[in-house]
Amino acid sequence: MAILTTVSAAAKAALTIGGISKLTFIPLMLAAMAYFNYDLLDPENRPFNQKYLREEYDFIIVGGGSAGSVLANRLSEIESWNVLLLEAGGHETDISDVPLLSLYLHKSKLDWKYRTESQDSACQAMIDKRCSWTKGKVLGGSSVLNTMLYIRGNKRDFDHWESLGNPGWGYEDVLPYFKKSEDQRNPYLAKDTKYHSVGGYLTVQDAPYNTPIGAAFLQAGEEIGYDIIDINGDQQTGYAWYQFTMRRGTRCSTAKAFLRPVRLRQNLHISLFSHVTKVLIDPEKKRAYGVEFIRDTEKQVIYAKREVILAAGAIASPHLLMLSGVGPARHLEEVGINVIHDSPGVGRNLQDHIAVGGIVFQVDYPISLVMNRLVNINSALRYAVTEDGPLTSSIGLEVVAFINTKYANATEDWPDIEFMMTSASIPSDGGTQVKKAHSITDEFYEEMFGHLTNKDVFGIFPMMLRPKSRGFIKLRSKNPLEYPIMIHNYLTHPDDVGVLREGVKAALAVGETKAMKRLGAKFNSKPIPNCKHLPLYTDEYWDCYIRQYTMTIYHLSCTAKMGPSSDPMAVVDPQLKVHGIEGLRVIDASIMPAVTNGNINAPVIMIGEKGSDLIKETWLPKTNKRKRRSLKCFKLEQFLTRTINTKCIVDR
Ligand SMILES: Cc1cc2nc3c(=O)[nH]c(=O)nc-3n(C[C@H](O)[C@H](O)[C@H](O)COP(=O)(O)OP(=O)(O)OC[C@H]3O[C@@H](n4cnc5c(N)ncnc54)[C@H](O)[C@@H]3O)c2cc1C
Repeated sequence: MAILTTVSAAAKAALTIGGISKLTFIPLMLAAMAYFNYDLLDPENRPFNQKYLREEYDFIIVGGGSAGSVLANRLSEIESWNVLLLEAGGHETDISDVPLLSLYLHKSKLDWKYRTESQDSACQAMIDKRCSWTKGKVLGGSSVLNTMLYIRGNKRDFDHWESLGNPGWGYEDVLPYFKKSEDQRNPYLAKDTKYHSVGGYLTVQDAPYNTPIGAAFLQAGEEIGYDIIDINGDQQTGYAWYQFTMRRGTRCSTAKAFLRPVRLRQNLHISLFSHVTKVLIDPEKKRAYGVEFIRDTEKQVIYAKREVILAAGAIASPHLLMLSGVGPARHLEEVGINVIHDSPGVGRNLQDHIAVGGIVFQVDYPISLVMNRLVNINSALRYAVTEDGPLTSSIGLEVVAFINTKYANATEDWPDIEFMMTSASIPSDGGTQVKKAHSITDEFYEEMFGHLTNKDVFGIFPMMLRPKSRGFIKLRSKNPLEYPIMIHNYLTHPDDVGVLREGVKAALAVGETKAMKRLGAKFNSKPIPNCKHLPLYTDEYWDCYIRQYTMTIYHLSCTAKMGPSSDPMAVVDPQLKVHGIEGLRVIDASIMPAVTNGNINAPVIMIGEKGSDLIKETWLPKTNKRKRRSLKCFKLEQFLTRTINTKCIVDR
C-alpha cells in the first residue's frame, strides 16, 4: 500500500514536469524507487506547508530559494523569534532530484519561464531572438533546477566587494561562512581544513559517475600546462573535477539541506504557493511593516514585527522593491507607483555569465552520454538501488577549467574564462530537451547539429567570468503579476566580445590536444547560420558566432547591489539593509556588487549565512551570541536525525 502511494505520488510529480512522460524508463524508475522505499531512506522529509498563519511574525522572508532557505533555518534557531517563509512555488519532486534530468525542469511548472526582450547583440539563434532566463519557482528556488556545481569564486571577488565600501565582505571574512554550510564528502579535500569543513547542512560531493571523456579533459589540461587543483582552495587557475551539491547521488537543494532538518521547529512557518505582491512600507516613517501576498487566489496581509527580508532572487527582489515604492523615482511615477524612496540603482547593474553554446566535438568511441543508449531500465534501477550510474551525472558536466585569455593578467590568478566540460551536448538527447531549454529554433538545430543527433560528442562551454556589459529590469506595469521588462544587454561592451572570442579559440585548442585526439575529437565544423558570409574562423566570424547561440549560465545577479550610502546606485548597505527604509533587507544574488568568478550558488548560500548573522547582530543582545542556538530545538533535531540516519549527526 505504501509502495502504491509512493508510486502514484511520484507519477504525479512526473506529470507536473511537462515533457518528462516521453521518457519511457521513468515509470520503471519510479516503481523501483518506491520498491526500495527510497523516501524512507531520505534522512529528512519535506517540510510542512503551514495552513493557518499568524497575523504577525518577527521576520517575514520572501522567497525560499538558495538564500531564503538558509535564512529561514538560521533565524528560526532563535526559539523566541517567529519566522514566516513565503514561497510562490510548491515542493520539489522525485524527478527534480535526478541530476541527469535537470534540463527537463526548464519550462516546467517549477520554472518562472522568464524571457528577455529581443536584442540584436545576442541570442540570435533563439526563438524570437529572446534568451530564456530559467529561474526556480519552488521551495529551494533555483537550487532545485540548477546543475549543482559547487564553486565559491575567487578570493579577489570578495576583496573587490570590500574595496567598494563594504567592510566585512573581504575573502577572509566570508570564508568561514562558506565553511559553515559545507559538509565535504571528499575525504582528501576535507583534510584541508583551511578551506573545507565537514558537518554543515549542505552536502558537497564528487560526481558518482564519470565517462572516460572526463579523465581525458584533465589530461588535456595538464598537456596544455595547467595544474590539477582544488578550485575552491588556494588557487583558482587550473583544471579540476567538478564538485556538486549532491547527497548520495541525488540533488541536495537548499530546501533539502536547510529546511528539511528543521521542519519540526514550531517557530518556523512555511507557506507555499504564496506569491508576494508588495512590501508594506509606512511612507511617513519609511519603515517596512508587512507584506501583501496571494495564496490560493486569496489576497492576504501579514505583519512583521522586526523585519521583512527579500530573498526572491535577482529578478523578483528588485521587482518587489519597485512595486512597493522603492526604485528610480521617475520610472515609478511613469507606471503610477507612489514613490516612497528614490533609489536609482534598483533593477540596474544586472550581471550574468554567458557562455558560447554549440562548441561540440565528435568522438570515435561509444563513451559519451547519449541519452537513448545509457538511459534505460538498467540505469534507472542502478540509480534507484545503488545511487550511482548515468542518471547521477549532472547533464554530463565533469570537468571545470579556469583559464586566462590574453585579456587577463595571468600572474593575478583571477582567470577570465571558465570551461564547463561535458561528456554530452545539445544533440545527445535526440535534439529534444536541451534545444527546448535553450529556446533554440528547429531550423538552427537542424542545420548546425542535425547530423550529430544521438552521436557520441562532447562539449566545451567557454563562460566569460567578469562581464562588463550591464543589463537591467524595469516595470512593465504596476500589476505585480506581470513580469518586468528584462534587458540583457549581453555583449554590448566590446571587451566582452573579445574575451569570449578568445575563450572559443582556447576551447578549440583543447580539442587539438593529444589527450582528446586519442578519442578522435573532431570539432563540428558546420558554418553557423547567419555568419556564413564571413570567412571561417576569422575574428569576425567568431564575433558573429558568439552572438548566435549565446547561452546564459543563469547567474542573474547584482540588481540591488550592496554599497555605501555615498554610492547613489547602491540599494543595500553592507548590513544588507535597504538604504532609506527601516526594517527591510535584501539577502540573495541581487546584492552582489559584481558577479563572482564562477557559478554563483555557493556564494548566494554564503550571503544567506552571513546575512543571517548580520540580522542576529542587530537584534540579539551581544552577550548571548554564543548561546544563540536553542539547545532544546537542537537536541530534538539530533534525536530525529540519529534515529533515521546516523551520518547526519553533526556539529552545525
Ligand atoms: C538552470 C540553472 C542552472 C544553474 N546552475 C548552477 C550551478 O550548477 N552552480 C551554481 O553555482 N549556480 C547555478 N545556478 C545559479 C544558482 O542556482 C542561482 O544563482 C541561485 O540559486 C540564486 O539564488 P537566490 O536565492 O538569489 O534566488 P532563487 O534560488 O531563485 O530563489 C528565489 C525564490 O524566491 C521565490 N519568489 C520569487 N518571487 C516571489 C514572490 N513574489 N513571492 C514569493 N516567492 C517568490 C522563487 O520562487 C524562488 O524560490 C543555476 C541556475 C539555474 C536557473
